[in-house]
Amino acid sequence: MEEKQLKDLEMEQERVDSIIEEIDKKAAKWNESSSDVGSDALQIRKTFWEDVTVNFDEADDVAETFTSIKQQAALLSERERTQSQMVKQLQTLSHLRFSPYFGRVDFKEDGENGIERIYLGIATLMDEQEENFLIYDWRAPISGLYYDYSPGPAQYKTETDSIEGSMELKRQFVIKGGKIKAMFETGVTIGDEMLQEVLGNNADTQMKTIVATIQKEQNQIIRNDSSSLVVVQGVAGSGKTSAAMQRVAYLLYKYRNIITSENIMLFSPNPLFNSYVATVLPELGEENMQQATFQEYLSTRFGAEYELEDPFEQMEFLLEAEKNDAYFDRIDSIRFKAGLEFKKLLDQYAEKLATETLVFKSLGLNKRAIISKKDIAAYYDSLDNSISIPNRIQLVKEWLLKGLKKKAKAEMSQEWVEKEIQFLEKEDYLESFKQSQKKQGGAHDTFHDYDREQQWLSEMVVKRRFKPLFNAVKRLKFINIRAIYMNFFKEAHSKTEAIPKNWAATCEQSISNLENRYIAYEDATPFLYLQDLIEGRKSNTSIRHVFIDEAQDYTPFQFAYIKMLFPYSKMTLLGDINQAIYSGPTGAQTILAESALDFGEKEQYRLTKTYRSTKQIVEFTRQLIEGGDMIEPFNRTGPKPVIVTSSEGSDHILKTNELISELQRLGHKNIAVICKTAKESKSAFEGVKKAHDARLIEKGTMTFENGVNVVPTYLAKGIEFDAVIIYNSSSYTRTEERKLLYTACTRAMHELYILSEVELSPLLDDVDEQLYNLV
Ligand SMILES: Nc1ncnc2c1ncn2[C@@H]1O[C@H](COP(=O)(O)OP(=O)(O)OP(=O)(O)O)[C@@H](O)[C@H]1O
Repeated sequence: MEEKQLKDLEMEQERVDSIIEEIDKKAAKWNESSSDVGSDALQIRKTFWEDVTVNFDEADDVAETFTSIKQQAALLSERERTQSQMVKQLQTLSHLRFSPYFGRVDFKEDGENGIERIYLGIATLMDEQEENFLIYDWRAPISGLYYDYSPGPAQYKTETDSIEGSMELKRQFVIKGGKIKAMFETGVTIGDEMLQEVLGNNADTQMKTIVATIQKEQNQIIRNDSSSLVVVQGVAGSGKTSAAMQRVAYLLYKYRNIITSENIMLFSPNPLFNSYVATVLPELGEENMQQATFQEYLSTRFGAEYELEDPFEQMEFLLEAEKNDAYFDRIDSIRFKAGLEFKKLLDQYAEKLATETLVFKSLGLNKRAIISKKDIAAYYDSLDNSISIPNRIQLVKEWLLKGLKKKAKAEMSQEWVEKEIQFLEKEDYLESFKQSQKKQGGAHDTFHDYDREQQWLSEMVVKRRFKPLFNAVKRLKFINIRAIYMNFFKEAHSKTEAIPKNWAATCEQSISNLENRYIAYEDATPFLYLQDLIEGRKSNTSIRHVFIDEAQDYTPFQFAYIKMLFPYSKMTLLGDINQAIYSGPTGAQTILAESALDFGEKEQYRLTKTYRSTKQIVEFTRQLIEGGDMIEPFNRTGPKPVIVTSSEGSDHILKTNELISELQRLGHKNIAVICKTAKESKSAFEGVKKAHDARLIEKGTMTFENGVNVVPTYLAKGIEFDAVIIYNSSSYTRTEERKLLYTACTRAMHELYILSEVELSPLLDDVDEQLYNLV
């Protein structure tokens, strides 16, 4: 190191030391006040009932008691909130103590004499007087300089102004445990050295934050706060998920007085992915947003009443099922039901329904119809049909609730009630005795006591039996949506060009599934959409921002539906059309296809540089797909991918197991054996587990661990591994499976091996032989 560099390093370390002193002082002070607030809260909890005035004598007293309890509860929750905020701040301080910052820029504002030194970390730190910034939060407006410029003319935007000037210096640090481990002076964008350092590491079971090395084009996505729809089309490993996570952190910071993590929702591809990204935001001192898979939403809506297919089952069908007529009919059906034309047809159908009757279900008790579907239909039909369907449904609901009340009263004298009383539990009798005593004011009157008890018991029996009926009515279960959706397929539709050629087959398949209460994945969203048109669903108003990762796996219909569920929400979609593994085999549209994105104003970004894999792996994988030339690898080198050929009689499992051992010997901790389907994964796992402590990843798996994981491609989505072994390239034969093979191969960070049980996949034919080693 040159003398100047050494001096700079010394000076920077001194600054780090002084910052740590400041942090320690602050932490001591906050610890003290936090424990004061904590003991305050404890004291309030202890003496809660002593400090409130409890008096139920008169109506006025009751109201006063109520107010007094409310005040005390508010005081307690305010203290608890303050305490939990303080705990959070202390956690942030401890993060800062370990690594106070990662960057510095020296900025000279035009027209000013002095140069401002800006140090960037995961949170703001002020000096003792709370006047000067010792560390700027990476999300502060001024921090944008670090991500967007190299030394030379630079500017940043505040709420109101654009500040111009010049950047005199840009420096990056790797600080661990309060010690500077590396320091780079960077000229162009965020230095390659620092990225090299980060990307060369082993894969982790949890995603990491990238705040120190966010690239300029990623920064634009993270800081875009004006567009209501942001669409990111980025190649595999280009940092889409990373950008999404830092964007959540950015929005939470920028709008900290308006939104919280409760107001942001991320749709992720599978439950495993949820745990993969779960630590990024806490690492940045923020709470995790709401997270769900779309399937989780669907299955909550359908409940136990139906058998609901999930996308993974649909995928298995697409890959495994015999390619006969029924298969191709279903492919057509999936393709059509994915599109907005189908949604339009359902809209027309709903419009038509507005002038017709609907199909209802009788409300039954003890196998008799208490209120018959005919009566419900008659009441519905009597309503003015200029009232919207959802509003008429509400009127029917009110009418039914009233009707049920009357019926319940009438039922009390029925014979079955008397019979059921005899089978009641001891506790029920005891309760009824207590109730009748209460009414009596303690006095005894055996004859009337008996009557009253009987009365009370009948009421209880009837109430219990009617409760599910009341609940069903409140949840609008008296509408037979299944039949209504089924009728849609029974009716003749005008033969617009929108209707596919083999519509009859689609209808037949759909009706047969519905008759069996089976909801195929392609029917799930249209079914709920129609249900919501009829019932009128209240939209979610608390979510203000929805993120959809792996957006290429959503159909235009699903996206339109999600928009309907979150009408007040901004949207960020992130995906890669080359990883559209669901629409690959069906040719169905995805929301990332240019033509499908007709959703009004949007800001679109393209990420073509990829960071996950070595240059050698990227050069190989980009030849697996059409238009792969535009994918730019980051300059990190490693061994070329290896294609292992098979010879007659060679033991495939033995070969796989030897390879795993070799990769482990090379120090790779996170090795994936990626298979085409769940079925193939299971059989591979049986073999791998004989020699290794391996784990089979299935659709319900919630977390993944370091070690050897055997996983079907569609569950490895979004995740990365040190080394990937494609278990059997022979399984990928059809051009429709290109994207699947590409997705599997792009999971590798450092090493990629492709094995084949029999012949090599023909999809590898087009790859330049120079780009891999053949053994
Ligand atoms: N600016 C960056 N600095 C450091 N690492 C980065 C950066 N951008 C991306 N990475 C790393 O590259 C890898 C891939 O990122 P990420 O998973 O976000 O990509 P993706 O586009 O979502 O990939 P895919 O579509 O293949 O799932 C991760 O290890 C991530 O940490």
